Amino acid sequence: MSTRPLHAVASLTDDLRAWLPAQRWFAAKGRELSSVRVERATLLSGGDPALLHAVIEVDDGERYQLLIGVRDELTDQLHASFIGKLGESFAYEATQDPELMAVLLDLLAHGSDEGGLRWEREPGVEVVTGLRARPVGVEQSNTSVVFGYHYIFKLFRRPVPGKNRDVELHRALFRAGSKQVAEPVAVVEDGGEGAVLGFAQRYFADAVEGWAMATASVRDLLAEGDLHAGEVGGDFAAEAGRLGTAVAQVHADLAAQLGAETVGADRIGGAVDQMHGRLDAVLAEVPALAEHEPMLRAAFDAVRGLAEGVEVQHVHGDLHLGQVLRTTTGWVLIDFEGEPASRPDERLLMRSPLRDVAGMLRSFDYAALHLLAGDDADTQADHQRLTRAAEWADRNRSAFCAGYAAVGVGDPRAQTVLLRAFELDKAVYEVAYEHRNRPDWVGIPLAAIRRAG
Ligand SMILES: Nc1ncnc2c1ncn2[C@@H]1O[C@H](COP(=O)(O)OP(=O)(O)O)[C@@H](O)[C@H]1O
Ligand SMILES: O=P(O)(O)O[C@H]1O[C@H](CO)[C@@H](O[C@H]2O[C@H](CO)[C@@H](O)[C@H](O)[C@H]2O)[C@H](O)[C@H]1O
Repeated sequence: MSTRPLHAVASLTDDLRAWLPAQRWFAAKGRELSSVRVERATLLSGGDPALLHAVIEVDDGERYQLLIGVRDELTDQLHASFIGKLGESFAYEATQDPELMAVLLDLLAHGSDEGGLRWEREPGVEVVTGLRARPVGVEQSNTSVVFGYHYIFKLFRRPVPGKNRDVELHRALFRAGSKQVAEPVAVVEDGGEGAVLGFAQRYFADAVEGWAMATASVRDLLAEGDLHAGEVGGDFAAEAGRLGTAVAQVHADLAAQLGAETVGADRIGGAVDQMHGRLDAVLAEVPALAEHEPMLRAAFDAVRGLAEGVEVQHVHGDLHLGQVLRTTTGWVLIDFEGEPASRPDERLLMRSPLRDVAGMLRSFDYAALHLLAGDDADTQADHQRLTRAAEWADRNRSAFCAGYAAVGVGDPRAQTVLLRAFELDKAVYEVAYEHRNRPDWVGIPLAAIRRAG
C-alpha cells in the first residue's frame, strides 16, 4: 500500500463510486454517482492488515466517513466487503474485520490524539480490550460493531460538525441516573471541526428489540384465529404499558436535565407550516395521497388554535419499536440522533414530547398490519385477520398511553388535536419513506391516513 493515505484512498474513487450506492447507510441509494472526492485520509494502523480512516464527499455535497482495511490477501469472510484493488493489495470495509476492530477497541481504551482524530473515554470509565468484535447485522443508517458482551460502537456515517445529539442526550440521561439508556463509554471526535465520528456505549447483551417482541405477539394472535388480543399467550399490552412508562420517564429526565418551555402562537405556527411543507413535498412524490389532502391540512391547521400553548423539550425524535430494547430489567431507548429526514440544526430544537408518543403509536399500527400487507378486506378470512390486527393495535396503543400517563408528565389521550396532527404528520413521512424504500409497505401508512378521514 502507498505510504500516503490520501493518495491510496484517492486511487479507489472509481471503485467507491460503484460500491457506495449499494450500502444501506448511503443516502443517495440507487442513484449513479458522478464524482467521489477524498477530503482527507489518515492511517490509523500500518502493516498487514492496515486500517485507514477517510472522509469523502460525493457529488450531491454529502460527506461520508469510511474505515478502510487493506490486506495483501482477502480472507473468505471479507470477500463480500471488498471495495477495490490498491496495487497488489485488497481494500475493503474494515468494520467487517475483527482483527482491525481490535485495533479500534485499543484506540478507544487507551485514547489517542493523532492525525486529527481524538479518541477519548468518558470520565471514570475503564474499557476492557481483547474482546471479539462482530458487526451488527441489521439494516441501519450507520454502522455498528459489538465487542464481546461489553460494548457497541457506532460509526456515524455522515458526521456533522458541532454537538452530536445521540451522545449529548445519552450523557444527560446517564447523568440523571436514567435506567432507560445505555452508559456512554467513549467517543471519537474530529479534532478540527469537532464532529463526533463514533460513539461507544454499554451493550445490552440480554436485549431484544421492541419490534421483534411486538410482531411475535401479533403472529401469536393471528395463529389463533378466533381469540381476541387479550386472550392469547403472547399478549403485549403489559409490555406496551411498561414501555409507555419508560418513555415518560425519559421525557421527565430530559426536561429536568435540559429544560422545557411553553411556546406560543409563533412557534406553533412555524411547526404547522413545516407539516404542510412536508405534505407538499410528499404529495408531489406520491399522488395516492392527494385524496386525503383536505383532511390532512385541516388536522394540521387545528393545531394553530391551541391557545394554551404547547410544551416543548428535548425528546427522542425518531421513536418507534425498532428504537427500544427490552432487557431483563426493563425497556431502554437507543439512537437519539433524531428524525433522519430533518436537517441537523432542526434535530437540535426542542419539540413536543407528543412527537415521540405519536411515533410509537404509529409503530403499533405497523406491527399489527405488516404481516397482512397483501390481505384483502373483502374476503371473509382476511377481514377477520385485519379486524384482529386492528384490535391488537388499539389495545397496545391504549396500554402505551396509560403507562405514559401513570408517570405524571401528562396524559397523551387528553391532547387529541396535537396527537392527531403529529400522528398524521408521521404517517405522511412514512408514506414517502415506504414509497422510496419498501413500496410493498406504503399501504400501511396510507391505510392509517384513510382511517383518520
Ligand atoms: N446499547 C445497546 N445494546 C444492545 N444493542 C444495541 C444497543 N444500541 C444499539 N443496539 C442495536 O444496534 C442496532 C443499531 O443501533 P442504532 O443506534 O439504532 O443505529 P443506527 O443509527 O444505525 O440506526 C439497534 O437496532 C439495536 O439492535
Ligand atoms: O430507524 P431509522 O432511524 O433508520 O428510521 C427509518 O427506518 C424505519 C424502518 O426501519 C422507519 O420506521 C417505520 O417502519 C418501522 C417498521 O420497520 C415502524 O416500526 C415505524 O413505526 C415506521 O415509522 C422510520 O420511519 C424511518 O425513519
